[in-house]
Amino acid sequence: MADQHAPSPVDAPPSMVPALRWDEPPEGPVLVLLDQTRLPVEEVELVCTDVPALVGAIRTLAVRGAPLLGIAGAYGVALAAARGFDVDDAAQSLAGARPTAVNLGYGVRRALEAYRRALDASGDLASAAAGALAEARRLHREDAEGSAAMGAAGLALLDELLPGGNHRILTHCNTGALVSGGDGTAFAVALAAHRAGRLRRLWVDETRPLLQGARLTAYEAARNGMAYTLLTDSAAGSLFAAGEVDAVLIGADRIAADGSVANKVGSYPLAVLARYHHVPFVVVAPTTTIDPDTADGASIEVEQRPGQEVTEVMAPQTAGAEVGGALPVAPLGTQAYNPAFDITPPELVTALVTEHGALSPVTGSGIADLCARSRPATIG
Ligand SMILES: CSC[C@H]1O[C@H](OP(=O)(O)O)[C@H](O)[C@@H]1O
Repeated sequence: MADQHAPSPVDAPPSMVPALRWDEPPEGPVLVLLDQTRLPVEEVELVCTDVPALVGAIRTLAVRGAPLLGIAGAYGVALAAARGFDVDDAAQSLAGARPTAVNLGYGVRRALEAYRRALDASGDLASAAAGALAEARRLHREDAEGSAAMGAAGLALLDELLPGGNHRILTHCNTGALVSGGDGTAFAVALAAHRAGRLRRLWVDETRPLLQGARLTAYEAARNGMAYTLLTDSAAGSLFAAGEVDAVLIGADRIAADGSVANKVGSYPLAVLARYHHVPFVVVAPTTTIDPDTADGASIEVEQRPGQEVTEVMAPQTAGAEVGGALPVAPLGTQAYNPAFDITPPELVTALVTEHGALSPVTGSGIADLCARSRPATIG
């Protein structure tokens, strides 16, 4: 297939707006989020002054993506502590905001335990709040460092699996800086290939129904100057059949102890296509996404989202105009099946790239060792 890609006209420089940042204005500490529901049309920041606002942002995917959810959860505990809210209640509501991404509960637990340790040591609420904030910042930093390590390890794996070529990578959903303290997970590998001059094409699945690929991955690829082409999810099969895909790179929201991978819905069909067409299917995720307390894929709770996300499409929200409305694409009253994730069995995964390097196969002693390095996500 000839490359019909013409660089998409991008009139904006790489976004300078971070996905998430802590701020301490005179009126009190806040968590500032880049509202991902407004992208790519507008870069709008949401200022969260309390935990209900943050829980709402998590549920509407204004902030999203497993690693960033963990970071946001940790900062949410710090925000509750700094503003004198009930920290245990805050932790429970944050951890329950979305069920599948294990990182959310993990980040909340990290900050909550730091708060409790500091309170026990000092007996002082201000010191406890400072302890929670320090742990949130530590997790944020660790994720950024892990993202860089995954980018390098993932590129080395691609070079090993695909010797000599410029890589044509297909990716699904969004796994870049909008889900991470750094450049992301799977997207970080594609970005590393781009920076090394070895990314021939990034095929971007639009990722219905919320269009994380079209709205967010294309946004990130454009701002990084990458050669990318958007496609409908249903067009992926014909790309494989045409021999246009060298590897699939996806992220993860929860990896069970047997190596089963929960990721955005549409990932499992890509794994089957990749296996049929003998294309490497690579999962890129930090060990904070591995959950040793979940035995297998059948044990992972898959978030079921509102049917309206399938039966309606949010009209683009343009600056200054009325907030975009929902456009029905199905008859009123249509029932819709809308799982946010699906499960890929470990035998369909060529390799798992974490901050510790590439693991293949993703079963047996290898995943058990990674599980030993991971920590349970439940709140103690
Ligand atoms: C590597 S985390 C990104 C991960 O999260 C996405 O889900 P959502 O957009 O619903 O937060 C998707 O599963 C991505 O792979």
